[in-house]
Amino acid sequence: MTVPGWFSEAKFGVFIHWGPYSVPAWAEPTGELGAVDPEMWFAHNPYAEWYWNTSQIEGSPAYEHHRTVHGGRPYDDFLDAWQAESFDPADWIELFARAGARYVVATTKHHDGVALWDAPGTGTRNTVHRGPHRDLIADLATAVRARGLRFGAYYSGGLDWYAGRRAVIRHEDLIDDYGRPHEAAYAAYALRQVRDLIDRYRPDVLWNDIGWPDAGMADLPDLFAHYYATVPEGVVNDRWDGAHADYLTSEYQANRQNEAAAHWENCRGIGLSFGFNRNEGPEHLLDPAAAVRLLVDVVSRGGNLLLNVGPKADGTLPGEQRAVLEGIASWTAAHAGAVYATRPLDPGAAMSHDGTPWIRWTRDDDHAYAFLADVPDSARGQVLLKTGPGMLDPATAVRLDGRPVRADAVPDGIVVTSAELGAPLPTVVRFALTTSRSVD
Ligand SMILES: C[C@@H]1N[C@H](CN)[C@@H](O)[C@H](O)[C@@H]1O
Repeated sequence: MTVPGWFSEAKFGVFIHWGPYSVPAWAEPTGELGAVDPEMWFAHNPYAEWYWNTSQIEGSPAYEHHRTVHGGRPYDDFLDAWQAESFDPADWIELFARAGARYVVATTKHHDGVALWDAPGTGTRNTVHRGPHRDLIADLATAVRARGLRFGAYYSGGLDWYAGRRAVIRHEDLIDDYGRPHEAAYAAYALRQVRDLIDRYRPDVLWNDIGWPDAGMADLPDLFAHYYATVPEGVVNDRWDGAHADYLTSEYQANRQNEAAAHWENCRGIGLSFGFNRNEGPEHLLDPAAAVRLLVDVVSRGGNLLLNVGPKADGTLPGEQRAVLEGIASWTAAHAGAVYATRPLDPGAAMSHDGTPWIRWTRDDDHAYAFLADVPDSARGQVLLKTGPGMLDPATAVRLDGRPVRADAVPDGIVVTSAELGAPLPTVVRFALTTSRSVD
């Protein structure tokens, strides 16, 4: 597995899930994927973008909600109800860039089969001819690239409840392979759409989801060859049923084993859903400190974080999600150098720590960066950093936020002394890597 330098140095991307499901914007905030009982998952799905499926499971709260609030109307109605009247892509991308995102991945077609561009085979069932009446992918790709970021395309190859099978997925009668369409006609349909995405938008990331139809697996080598010929610095994720992967992905708590790979990316929502869920409150969302610490933890282990925003149907970003990105932006302004174009510090050079204090490390060619948070009051502003002998030079300690810091060598490491180390947002102390020992 290899990736272009831009991807491994990017560290942070923003995911966008936006579709007709953003109109009802309704799910139960059950919990994180990988931490919810699978028997509960489908009938109480926290993913609001699964509304079509969840709202058809009789007896589920979503089924009752759809019946009582939306009169059981056809899901297709939500495409026309989706107006995106306040959509300002430049505003979104400016916020993402300030938060430090280096790439943006947008849903081009999610499981409901609705295309956010004039996709071949969809007739008028796309956002160009109905609902927003806009090529939302072109709008987003243009705004992303105008701001100097990379643009990626999410495509649901494995599930399509419009062009593929419309089987409602319930846990108790989990039909073969989650009702995924595998027939040749759907494989040709999906192939044509992904090739169209490549040719029209040249996505820097090809982010497929839920695998690829069996009848289309033989098409993939040529598809990837075409992709790399069209986008030489393009990167392909790992959700193609094993056909190919430039990097591996995990999602919330699921597939965390993939985070041992040379190149990997963890994706999750700011809350428990990818699509906007009106039922999520502050208790369901990451706060800025938790989001920053998630980013730092992922980067310290050599991964990228793809953090999702779920826009409202009108095209505005939910205020509480904006606030999290603003919080990340204000921290990143002083600490970007410790995150981007860094790599994990050899565990032998310094130890991370969970709990109080919370400690993580990154490094670049010349420096090591210690991220400190949740230093208890009892520590009186002192933290012991367990480091290998002679690897970091305490005399070179600098706090990236400019506040004073003192560092002293002790037998099993370095003691850092500084005021206000206990913030939930990490404090970063930079040390010069001594040349006495290689730490790689
Ligand atoms: C990024 C997420 N991937 C899952 C499949 N694991 C989707 O089911 C979900 O709706 C979202 O797109």
